[in-house]
This record gives sequence, C-alpha cells and structure tokens, in this order.
Amino acid sequence: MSPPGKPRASTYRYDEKPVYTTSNGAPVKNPSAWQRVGPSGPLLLQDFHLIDQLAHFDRERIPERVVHAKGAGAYGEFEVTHDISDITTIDMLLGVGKKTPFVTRFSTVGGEKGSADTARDPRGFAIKFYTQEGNWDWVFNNTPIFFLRDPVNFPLFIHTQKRNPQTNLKDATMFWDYLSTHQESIHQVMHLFSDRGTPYSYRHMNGYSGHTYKWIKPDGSFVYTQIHLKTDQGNKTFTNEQATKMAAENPDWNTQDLFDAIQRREFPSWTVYVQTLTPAEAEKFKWNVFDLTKVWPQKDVPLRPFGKFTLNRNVENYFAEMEQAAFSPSHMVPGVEPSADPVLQSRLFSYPDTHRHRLGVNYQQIPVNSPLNAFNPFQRDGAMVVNGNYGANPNYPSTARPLTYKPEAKGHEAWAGEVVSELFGEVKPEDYEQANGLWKVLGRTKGQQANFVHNVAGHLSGARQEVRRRTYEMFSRVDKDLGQAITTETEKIVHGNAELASKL
Ligand code: HEM
Repeated sequence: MSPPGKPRASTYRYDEKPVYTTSNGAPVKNPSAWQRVGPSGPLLLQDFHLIDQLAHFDRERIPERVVHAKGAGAYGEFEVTHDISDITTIDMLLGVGKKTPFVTRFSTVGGEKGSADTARDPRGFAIKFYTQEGNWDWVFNNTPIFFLRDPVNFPLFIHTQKRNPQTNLKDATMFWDYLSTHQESIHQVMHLFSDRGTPYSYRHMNGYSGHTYKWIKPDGSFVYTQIHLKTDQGNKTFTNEQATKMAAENPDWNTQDLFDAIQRREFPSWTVYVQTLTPAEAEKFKWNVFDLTKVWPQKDVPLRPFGKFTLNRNVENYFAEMEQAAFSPSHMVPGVEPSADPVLQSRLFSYPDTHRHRLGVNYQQIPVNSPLNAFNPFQRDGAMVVNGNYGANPNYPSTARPLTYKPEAKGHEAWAGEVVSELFGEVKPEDYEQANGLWKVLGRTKGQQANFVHNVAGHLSGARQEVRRRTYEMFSRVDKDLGQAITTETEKIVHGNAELASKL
C-alpha cells in the first residue's frame, strides 16, 4: 500500500517515456500543434487539445489560505517514547515504540503565498497524524500563546496585519492601533518582536498547542493538557537585519532549508511533551486555563516527555500534498476533546468551513487528507467524489446492512447556564505579568533586550503619533524602562526621518 497522503499519479521514473495524451487519454502527435483554417485563418473550436489546455490553465489557481498562505512541509513518523497510559487512552499514544505516520506543514501567518519566509510573524506548525482511529490534527504555532482570547477579534486583528484597504500597503498605524487598543496581545507581542519572531528556519523552532485540550478516559474522567514540541536542532533565530537581508536574497529560505535537509537525510526531529492539570487543579490555578494569552509556567506544571517526532520524506508534488492539505483542530480522535476555550471552539468551526470553500465539500477525499479507515456512506455526492461514493452501500442507517457503532466515553462535563454575551473582560494588571516575565527572560541572553527595543522601534516609527504614544504606554506597563527605551529609540528614528525629509 502506498503511504498515506501519497498521490498515485505524481510518481515517475526517468527511464520511462510515457505516451502524451489529451486529458481524455487520446494520444497527441505534437503538443505544440493547433488547428486553424488554412495557413493563416482563425482557430477551430473543434481543437480539443488546445481548448482543453487553455481552459485547464485558466482554472489552475484555487484560493490561497486566508491566513498561513506561505508554507512548506514534509512527511514523517511519530514514535511513543514514554508510557503515559495513566493519563490517556488515545490509541496513537499507547505502547512505547508505537509509530504513526504524519504530514506536517509550517507557515508564516500574515503574508501572501509569495511572501518572504523570514518575515516577522508567528510560524504555523500543523500536523496531521494518520492514526488507526482517524486523522488527528495538531494545528499549532511556534509560540505557546496568541494575540487574542476573544475569538470575534480574529478577523479584525488579521485585517490590521495584512494590507490597508486603500493603499494596499502593509500599514504600521493599523498594526499598532489594533495592538495598543487590545493590550491582552502584549505577551504575544513580546514574543513577536524579540528575535524569536524571526526564526532561522522551520527546523530550529518549537511548536505549542497554545490551547488547552482535554484528554478523556472511557469512565468520563479527564485531564486538561497542553502540548509542546521542542526542537532537537536547538532554537536559532535571525536578527532583524539578517531576516530582512534574507528576505531580499532568498525569500524562500525556510522552504529550501527544510527540503534540502530532508534530501540530505538530515532528518529534523522534535521531542514531544505534555503538561497536565486535573479539573480540580485547574479550578485553583492562578491562570484561567481557557485564556489563550497565558502559558502554564513550567515550574508549576512540569513538562512530561512522551514522544519523538521526526520528518523523513519530502512531498513529491507541492500543490497536491501541501496546498491541498487541510488541517483542523476539530479533526480529533477518541480520547481527545476540545476545552471550553472560546478561541479553540471557534476554530473548530472555521477550518472545515474554509476547507469547503478552498478545496470543496469532499476535501477529506484528497489523498493527503484521506484517513486510513474512513467509512461514512451517509455523506454522498457533491463536487469531485473520487472514492467510489460508497458504491451500493445504503445512504441511511439501513437494517439491510447494519453498521457497527463504537461506544464513546461516558459524559465528562456538565454545562448549564444562561446565554451570555461576554468578553474575557477588561485588560487587568496581571495581563502584563507574563509579558514582564518574558522581558526578564530576554535579559538573560546578551543583546536580546536591546534587539527587542530596536525591532519594535524600527516598525513602530512608521505609525501615527497618537498610536505611537499609546503603544509606549503599553510597553511601560510591562516594564517602565522598556517603555522609556522604546519611546527614545522610536522617536529618534521618527525625527531622524523628518530631518532627512526636510533636507530633500
Ligand atoms: C479564532 C481564532 C482563529 C481562527 C478563526 C483561525 C482561522 C484560520 C483559517 C481560516 C486558516 C486557513 C486554513 C486553511 O485554509 O486551510 C488558518 C490556518 C492556520 N491556523 Fe488559524 N485561526 C485562529 C487561531 C489560530 C491559533 C490560536 C493557532 C495556533 C495555536 C492557529 C494556527 C493555524 C495554523 C498552523 C494554520 C495553517 C494550517 C496549514 O498549514 O494549512 N490559528 N487559521
């Protein structure tokens, strides 16, 4: 059997000379020939080869991902390294030495499909495990937190990181206007503008679930979990200047680095850990476990290793296997449940919704997405059915051919209450606490605090005055000296630019 995700038609051998045909399989004498009336007359509509060729070309583009459009990835194997059967019954994680194939895709977030790999941006780290009990997707980032905790802000936030609707330019005023008026973002902003915001390569960064998930047992008990993938290559970053230079010289640097390393058989790997809290511990925990802007400090909730994640095979066709890959946090397997984190809950809807738009209703049938053992004859027809459409199987729960329905875990949470329309609430002083902790961590490595100030100043100097002022106040809430340093360096750039302009 070919490995999951491997499209049949993409393989070829150099020593073969296949017969070239039209799309309906008729041999063609000359691929450059076309039919016309006489030596200089108009073309003929009956020339199927020409029309078919042009018409197919006209439809080559599908919508790029609305976020995370630029990316690269590969296949690999996950291996269980430690027994964690005391906290989970997820099939893929049971049994030391058990291996599961997967496909992964790394990405930047805000840029278009042709944008530079080294942009200052979080990185996506999406994985699809082909398990015996269905595909389990980990749709993670390289930061343990995110900009927001109120999901309705996601489209608004993303708009400010993309292009101005009038100028079609990236816009520093929009960018900082949003962040300085939504200061729950500050922890993620501290990550983004440190050198961690410009990783050296996809191989040299970590991955984090960010969200809290639930690992449930058949008896209905569960633990809250957060997953970390730590790079075995070591963390490595670019400075702002190195990243900018690389964006000009080789905008596809991360894509190339990953592909070449795997071709050289230097297989990158990550060690996988889990943090767990019981529901009772979560109740008493200092941080709200459904607040995506906060980490679970490792001194309070230690990392427990359980697996090794290794990339070992490049794709054979980028479009088929990467562009058509459809990851979703809602692709879960028995033993995993979403937590009540509202951002996670929104994502459960958003991804399959965008896949139906981007790839079509039968996106799960595309080879890279198709599970090892899917059987759902109640989902029929629709555009581009390629799996035989379940043949003569009944399309309803028929007594003629009964199906097996597997038991699920007992009820694991009880919810009751009124419908309320609530935000997480005002940003409070404790929302700056973990940001301040990160500022101190940066201080442990020589030059990192200075780089942070420099990276912010270069970007913020492009914003309007009142937005700059509000942003200085925001950084002062993290640390007074930080606020002052950013004010001084940013205003120096602004006034330097003004002086320069007055001399022109
Ligand atoms: C309400 C919040 C969010 C919404 C509505 C949202 C929505 C989306 C959408 C629509 C896509 C494009 C998917 C596609 O076309 O296949 C996407 C991609 C992605 N998102 Fe999110 N997102 C949110 C937050 C997050 C967070 C918090 C993370 C990480 C923890 C994340 C990680 C990713 C990754 C890794 C991808 C790229 C997947 C790939 O490589 O195909 N997103 N997101």
